[in-house]
Amino acid sequence: RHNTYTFEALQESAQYLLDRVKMRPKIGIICGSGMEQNELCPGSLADSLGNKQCFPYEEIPHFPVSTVTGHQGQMVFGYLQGVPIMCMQGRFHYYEGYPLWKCAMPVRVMKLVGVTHLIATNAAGGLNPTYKVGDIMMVKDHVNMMGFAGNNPLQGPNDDRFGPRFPPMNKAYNASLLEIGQQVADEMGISDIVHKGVYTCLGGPNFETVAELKMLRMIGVDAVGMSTVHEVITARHCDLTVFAFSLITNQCITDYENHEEANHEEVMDVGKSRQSLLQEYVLRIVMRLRDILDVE
Ligand SMILES: Nc1nc2ncn(CCNC(CO)CO)c2c(=O)[nH]1
Repeated sequence: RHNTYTFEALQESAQYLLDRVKMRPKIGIICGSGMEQNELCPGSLADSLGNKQCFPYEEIPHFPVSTVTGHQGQMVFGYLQGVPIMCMQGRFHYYEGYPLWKCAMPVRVMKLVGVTHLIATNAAGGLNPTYKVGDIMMVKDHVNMMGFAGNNPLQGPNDDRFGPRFPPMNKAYNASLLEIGQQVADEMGISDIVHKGVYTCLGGPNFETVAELKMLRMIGVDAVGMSTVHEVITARHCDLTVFAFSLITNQCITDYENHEEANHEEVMDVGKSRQSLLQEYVLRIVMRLRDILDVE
């Protein structure tokens, strides 16, 4: 079944929030594993927001509910260094059984709330051999692997009020924001662990086989995850400016001799260990954006 969330339905979701939130966010943030509240990560980016207002997803009309351990499901409104933000604490994944358009619907709600810029974060496996666990990869482009088979959040009737029937994706990741991401890495003295690369999203829930990872490497993928691509496609469709980065939480196993296995626990542990660095990184990027957005 394709998207059944009409523009009007999503307006109801947005209106529910607009009626209850005093401020109007300009930046939307999607917190991936390790960036949001959970039993392993006591603090979280969303927690550091000033005078917060939290809305559990089940309270918001038409919102799905997150079912992954460690992905708390709530929308948090607040201020980061004076910049009005709305932050998805926990996201929806295809492997939970939600179609891609449902996973990505919060992006459309952000658009209807008035957001103009999206920062999407995720945890990913490092395919590029120069990446180490704990590194950050700014996404410069993606391979929409699931889209190759036509599994796309935009399939089905197009509503022009969101965007065009055939949206371009060649400039999905904003060049100026990538430049800001690099400058922030330099000023934080972490440019040795910050990279720019190509991300791809697989459906999951299983991690990849060696053969699959070898193939992905051959086509130029640097990091692999189970999110973000469909959210970015949806964001670009409705003309949000996008910046995305991955926290590399394990090195993908691309030879048959290596018997290590990827696991969710290590993903969460690495996320926890990099929590404060990632928060600092996002905070500084948001501060740079504040000047561009001339936020009052
Ligand atoms: N090799 C590999 N390493 C990874 N580390 C995080 N993720 C993103 C998927 N995260 C899932 C499971 O941790 C939870 O959403 C992946 C992945 O998809 N593949």
